[in-house]
Amino acid sequence: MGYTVVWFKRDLRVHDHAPLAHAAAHGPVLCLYVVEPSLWAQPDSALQHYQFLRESLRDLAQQLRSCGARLQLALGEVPEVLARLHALQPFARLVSHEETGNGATYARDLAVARWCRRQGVAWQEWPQHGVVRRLPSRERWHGLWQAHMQAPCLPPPLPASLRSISLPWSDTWPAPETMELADAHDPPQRQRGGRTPGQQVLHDFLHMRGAWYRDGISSPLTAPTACSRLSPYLALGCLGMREVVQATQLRQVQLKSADDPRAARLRQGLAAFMSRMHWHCHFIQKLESEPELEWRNLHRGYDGLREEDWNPAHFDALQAGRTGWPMVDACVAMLRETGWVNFRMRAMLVSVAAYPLWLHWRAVGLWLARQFLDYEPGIHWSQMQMQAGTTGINTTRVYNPIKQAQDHDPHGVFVRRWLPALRRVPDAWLFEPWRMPPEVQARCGVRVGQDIATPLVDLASATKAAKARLHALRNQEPIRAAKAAIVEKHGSRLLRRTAGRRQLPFTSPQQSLDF
Ligand SMILES: Cc1cc2nc3c(=O)[nH]c(=O)nc-3n(C[C@H](O)[C@H](O)[C@H](O)COP(=O)(O)OP(=O)(O)OC[C@H]3O[C@@H](n4cnc5c(N)ncnc54)[C@H](O)[C@@H]3O)c2cc1C
Repeated sequence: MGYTVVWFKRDLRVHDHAPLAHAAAHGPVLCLYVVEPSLWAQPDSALQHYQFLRESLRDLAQQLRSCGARLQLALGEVPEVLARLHALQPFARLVSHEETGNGATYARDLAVARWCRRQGVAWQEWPQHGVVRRLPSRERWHGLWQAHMQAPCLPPPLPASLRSISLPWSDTWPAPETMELADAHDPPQRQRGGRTPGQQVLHDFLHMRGAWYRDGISSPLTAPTACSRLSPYLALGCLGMREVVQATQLRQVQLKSADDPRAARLRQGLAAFMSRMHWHCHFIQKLESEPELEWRNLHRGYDGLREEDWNPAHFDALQAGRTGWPMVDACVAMLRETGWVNFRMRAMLVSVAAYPLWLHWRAVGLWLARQFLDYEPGIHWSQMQMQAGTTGINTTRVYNPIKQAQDHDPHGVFVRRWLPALRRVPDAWLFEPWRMPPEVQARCGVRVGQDIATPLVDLASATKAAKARLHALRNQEPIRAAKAAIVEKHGSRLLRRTAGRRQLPFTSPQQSLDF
């Protein structure tokens, strides 16, 4: 019997799902998700991703059931699963979304393509969001993004409309212990997976929380509610990018007619949020166009800058949340508990790692990938390199953790929430508690070096030395000359065209960002 295999990857929904819609229009479908042991053994995988996936698959199974299909789960490497299925129950068509993932998913997709060619199976892929495969030039990128986002969303299949085929064998969900996960910790307060919670998060952001977005996204105190919190749902495709963009635009239109101050604030918040929708795809496009940026410097002139100086004690202290800088250690504690921190704090963590602690971005990035529930390789690795100063095209951004605490947590509410020892430290010593004289330590019952860590380096001098090393390279003529090609390949034309105007269209006044 002719049927199509719909391969679900990071697109766990039936709404605006082009491969599913296409397959359904051509006859029976086998809706397949493959749990791939080799991917879960990668150093960027963590238990929280595995559990979030499981929750999202349960939700997807429910959505498919209402359309008349059953989600089929297989365990194994995809080419082998497809070969086994094809041998037992031949099929001629495989459909899926394009995936811009890590090196392992890229290699797997190449293997699947080879297998399909050998077997005469037609594999058709659709773009998942505004990322363009085989993009010839960045010049046309923005127009293509707009065209994708403005095209109508595809409706889900009608109830009971799918003619569903089953796998000729049955696999059960493998226990996480069998998956060789690099991080076996599941943050107790992380977001739960699935389209249903994702829709709830979107709804209350568009109707209420978006009003706090512009003022609330930088401080780790306000960000958990002011930010949209859509990232894990976008990363796993529980919500489609296009549907989020269009729902936001619809809400912006509705708010235009309301003239109370809250509606105005919400409108401003949603405008700033829309800029992030562009950033999402803009950053993933970089990895799509240059997969090597996952593991090597975007600007090769920075090769060798930090590689030889790896300091395990610095890395251990960072991972353990024992750098001594309260804002940094509190963020690490929050990540362990929730799987999320806001953009500003992520940038600060990488800046501290890359400058005063002088750690190479790759190992730090793998650790953070496991800490972030929303790990999205394209955004993650582009941001890691940008914050570490190895893209060659971005301004050096160095976040001072003491200043970040003074600006965004002046009363120590955040650091005291996540670092209980600081609750006993007097306000006067909150930003630099390691400087407490012995008699103050004795009075408040907090021992520096034991209850709280002593910084591993002097922040000011270590940062100054790090910047000097980076800038010494940056100022060399061959390194300056090589920038042009990187800008040509990865830079945003939109910003280049608008440079010089007072307000750039896709940056919020609060948090402008180098592209
Ligand atoms: C070092 C570093 C690593 C990061 N790694 C990831 C990652 O693995 N996955 C991830 O989704 N985001 C990552 N970000 C970007 C950003 O911090 C998160 O998208 C954001 O904090 C997620 O929360 P939110 O959905 O509430 O964000 P919101 O501010 O509400 O933004 C909405 C969406 O826009 C996109 N977005 C927001 N900010 C950015 C940005 N700066 N660059 C690109 N896209 C953006 C995301 O898809 C996000 O979900 C990283 C940032 C840094 C500095």
